[in-house]
Amino acid sequence: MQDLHKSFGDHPVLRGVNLEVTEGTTCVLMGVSGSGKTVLMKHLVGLLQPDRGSVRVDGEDLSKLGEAGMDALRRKLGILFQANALFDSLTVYDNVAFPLRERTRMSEDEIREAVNKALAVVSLSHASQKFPGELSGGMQKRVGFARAAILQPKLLLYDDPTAGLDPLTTASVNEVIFTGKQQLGATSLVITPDVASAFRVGDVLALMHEGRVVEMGPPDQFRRSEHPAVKAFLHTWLQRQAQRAR
Ligand SMILES: Nc1ncnc2c1ncn2[C@@H]1O[C@H](COP(=O)(O)OP(=O)(O)OP(=O)(O)O)[C@@H](O)[C@H]1O
Repeated sequence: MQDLHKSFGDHPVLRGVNLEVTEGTTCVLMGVSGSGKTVLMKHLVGLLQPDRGSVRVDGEDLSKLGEAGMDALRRKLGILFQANALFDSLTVYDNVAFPLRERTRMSEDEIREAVNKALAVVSLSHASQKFPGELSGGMQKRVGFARAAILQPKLLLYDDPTAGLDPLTTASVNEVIFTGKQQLGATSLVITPDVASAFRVGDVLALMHEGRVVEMGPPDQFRRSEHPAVKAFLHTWLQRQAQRAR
């Protein structure tokens, strides 16, 4: 995205965001609560239109796509929002099969093979006949991932995937993001306030501050950043960690 601007009323949220995610890499976008991370994500899926600037996904300028083009583009995206949005009345198997039944003409045999493979990737083969309500939060996230990844998207988007999860479950979600990259070769954009997760999964880390991406680079470069906002963000996080450890 280039020079992206978005205001709500007289409240500017995005004030010239430049962000590029290289194919096959995982970019983690951090920022304090309210810094506009979700607003940015919504531009990528066409839920919001920019006041100024452009958004390109897989080489296509979103503002030039009509409804049909946008629909085709959404098929290239795998999206995991904060809430898993699983269908409670469907089994794990049927949840993961859903996009294949809706969007492809695959036979049930082909679907079975694909779903079983996806569930194996997230170590949930044993839970295929369970309902979401019977699963832990981390397992639900993994089902959400399997469903988002089943159409082999070009770009996987994660909005705060570890929000509200305990450390163990967070670790398992991080593993899933890792798996997504390694097994699918997918390009991923992860939005999170969680610095530990960012360093675990990110090839490139970026920070949103006052409506712009103020730093962007590999983890080592990011850690050594001299930008005051990055220093403050990392410092606050370290302090919180120290308080928790006490
Ligand atoms: N549809 C909307 N109308 C008006 N204001 C909005 C709208 N959507 C978001 N905002 C405002 O934009 C700002 C950024 O919100 P956003 O949800 O992107 O933050 P965030 O960085 O994702 O925060 P968090 O980490 O808490 O999810 C907030 O001040 C929010 O109130």
